[in-house]
Amino acid sequence: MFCIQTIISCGVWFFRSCAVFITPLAWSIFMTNQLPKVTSPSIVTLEDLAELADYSLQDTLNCDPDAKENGIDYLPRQVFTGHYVPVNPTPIEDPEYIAHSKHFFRELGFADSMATSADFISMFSGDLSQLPKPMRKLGWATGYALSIYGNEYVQQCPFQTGNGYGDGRAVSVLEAVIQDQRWEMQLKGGGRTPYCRGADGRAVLRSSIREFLVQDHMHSLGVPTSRSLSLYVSKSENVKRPWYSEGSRSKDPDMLISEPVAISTRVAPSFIRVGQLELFGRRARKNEHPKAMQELEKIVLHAIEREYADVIDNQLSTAEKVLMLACEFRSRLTSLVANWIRVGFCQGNFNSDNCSVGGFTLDYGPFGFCDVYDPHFQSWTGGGHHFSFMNQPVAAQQNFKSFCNALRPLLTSYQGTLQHEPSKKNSLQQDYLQQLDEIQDGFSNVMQAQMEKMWAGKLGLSTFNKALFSELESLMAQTPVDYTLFFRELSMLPENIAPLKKSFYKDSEDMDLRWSEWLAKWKSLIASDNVAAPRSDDEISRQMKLVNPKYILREWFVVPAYQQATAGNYALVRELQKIMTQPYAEQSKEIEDKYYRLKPFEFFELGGTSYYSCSS
Ligand SMILES: Nc1ncnc2c1ncn2[C@@H]1O[C@H](COP(=O)(O)OP(=O)(O)OP(=O)(O)O)[C@@H](O)[C@H]1O
Ligand SMILES: [Mg+2]
Repeated sequence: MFCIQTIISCGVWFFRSCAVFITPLAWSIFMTNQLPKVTSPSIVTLEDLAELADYSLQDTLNCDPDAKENGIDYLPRQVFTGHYVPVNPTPIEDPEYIAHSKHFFRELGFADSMATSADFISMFSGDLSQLPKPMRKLGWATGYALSIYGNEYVQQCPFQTGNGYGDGRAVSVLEAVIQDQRWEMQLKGGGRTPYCRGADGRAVLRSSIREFLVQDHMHSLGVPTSRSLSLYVSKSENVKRPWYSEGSRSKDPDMLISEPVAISTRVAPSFIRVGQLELFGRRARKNEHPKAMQELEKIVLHAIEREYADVIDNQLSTAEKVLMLACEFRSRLTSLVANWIRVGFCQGNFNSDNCSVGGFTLDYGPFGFCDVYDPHFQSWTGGGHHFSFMNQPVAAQQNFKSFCNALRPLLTSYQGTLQHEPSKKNSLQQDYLQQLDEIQDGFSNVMQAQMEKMWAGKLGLSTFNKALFSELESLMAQTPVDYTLFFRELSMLPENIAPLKKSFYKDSEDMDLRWSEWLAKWKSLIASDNVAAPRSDDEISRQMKLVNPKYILREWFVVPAYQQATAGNYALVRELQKIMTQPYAEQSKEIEDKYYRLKPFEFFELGGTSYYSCSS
């Protein structure tokens, strides 16, 4: 991920544009630490997978008419129409296996052995030339627009039009229907595309390990996310990236380092972003070309089919579908953000192009989990206050505004069945637009309700108590506490504040007094809850531990893992993957001593660990 300083200092001109609460059943899966039981995998070879290939995106959406048929389309150019551009990914040289998601392989019915088989490695390190039929030997990239905190931008596009912005290094390579679920598989770091803006189209090992680990982790935390499939590194291809010298306290990287390139593959029902709908929404609004409205409608209907088919009736009119989509997305997005805050996650660059329409977390570059509770926590120095930890609900609201703006032309141009009765048509249009406005205006109330439900859950209470929470928030910030440790210790229902102090970064008698008072109030609320619906202490504690994870992917755990991996040792990556895919489990004493800890003093204010201005 690049910021403006980096662009200037390094001459690299592209830059970062940068569910609901989980059911008890799902929680019990995380808690019991069991992989879903699949007797024997049904997909053992790439040929097995090939049989499930089903490229409906390419078949139903519009292809860029200027695209090169062979997909060798690596120079930045404007893409004026069409939903996707066929692109032949550029394989990384000498790929080596690092990891695959065992959980996800199980879910898909893939044999673990596939991840190390030669043809699977080739495909997911970017070489599509030998794919068995009916797989296609071309991947595809998509264009998207960018809004930052609700403001439309085209400046990030090299042509200053917005037509040259999109997947600059993400290339989808397969759509398949696997066990009744449709998945799109996308390489990240798969080489240049017409949207690369002159950059190399690569992802380095460091950022690929971060993204690979955190996707698996977020899923195990019960937070909707794109999923990790596989991770391969090149044994011979390196690229240069700005980074921090050892021990650097500088905000910006102070050197260029050479890093191995890698390809991680992520999987989701679709990779449609709010920014993508916006690209077509803006074109339709400005009537940029004759097919602009039709292309907007197609992409929106496609998003519904991919992400909301189970809740939006296909028989409805487009306008009705659009309104339902807005409602459903609002509910997923608010739930997602409440879940982020529940686990201490900050998406430091929550632009519209990093906001998936499916309502799951997407683009793990400038992310971080907070150690110390700080409402302004933000590890990406380019992200600013607006994308900081506790401001994420407002950032989400801004993305929701961009989302509604993208849909609006479909309601304004509503044709329906009333073409011959213009007066009725006009009033229907007004009605639809008003309904969309109401859905948009209702965002903050829905968000607030999700947040209150989430805080009540973290505190083991049936309802949110404003006074208790306000005092807690100021205590957590003033002490300050370690966010994860604090809630996990509280989940043990401590008699007094002594166990909670394990989470304190500083000790002070004044604060102790306030904490003791707070704990007493909290206990009395737990007790009054118990009058209405009696629960044993064990039960309360068990429920709280299902909401408050014990293990979180802190940046200072990840740094040594990618450093060792760069030297060819993947043991720590695999260890972290194992631990962080059971975040609610107690795990062994040895793991607890190593990973259930306050952030050591020496890592504070350390460039590349506590913050980074580049995360690509
Ligand atoms: N090395 C690169 N080469 C080409 N394009 C890049 C590169 N790095 C980032 N980009 C593009 O710059 C834009 C902003 O980057 P950003 O960091 O948000 O995305 P990303 O991490 O690459 O991708 P995603 O959002 O797909 O996870 C994106 O369109 C991305 O594709
Ligand atoms: Mg991005």
